[in-house]
Amino acid sequence: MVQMTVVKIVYASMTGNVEGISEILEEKFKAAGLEVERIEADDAESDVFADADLAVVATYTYGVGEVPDEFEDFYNALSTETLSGKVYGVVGSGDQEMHATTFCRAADLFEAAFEATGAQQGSATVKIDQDAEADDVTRLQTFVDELVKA
Ligand SMILES: Cc1cc2nc3c(=O)[nH]c(=O)nc-3n(C[C@H](O)[C@H](O)[C@H](O)COP(=O)(O)O)c2cc1C
Repeated sequence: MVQMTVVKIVYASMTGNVEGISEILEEKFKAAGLEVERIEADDAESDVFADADLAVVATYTYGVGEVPDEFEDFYNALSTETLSGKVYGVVGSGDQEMHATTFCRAADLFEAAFEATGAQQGSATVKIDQDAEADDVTRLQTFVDELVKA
């Protein structure tokens, strides 16, 4: 049997925007022929990406440019994991108008944590204002295509 590429998407969503984004990602990865597992931050062990080929985090930003509470333990542990040989990508949702100076900062923090793991960035971090609109869906498609090719 041919081994399928496995992507794991770990996400946190308080009001549904990131949940919707994570569903779009799942659909697009499946359409590309990958096996997809979507896991809420609360349920994700720190070594969740150990048996994945592609590691994706989707997060909103809380407080003043902070990682959501439910992602805090996972975020703190992530940079101590060894993920060399794997490909990662990050998608953030934030509020560009209300939080211009800290827009999607949690996504930047996750990108830095992934860099510390030795994983390779497969596509630039995608930052979305609130929920995904048509142009964002196009950007998410590019994100998925690049990760799959990386
Ligand atoms: C208390 C609070 C603080 C926030 N702080 C930020 C922030 O610093 N930067 C940002 O880009 N968005 C910030 N946001 C906006 C959320 O990240 C944004 O609405 C996001 O789309 C929520 O995603 P969700 O619907 O998946 O929970 C904040 C929202 C709340 C309620």
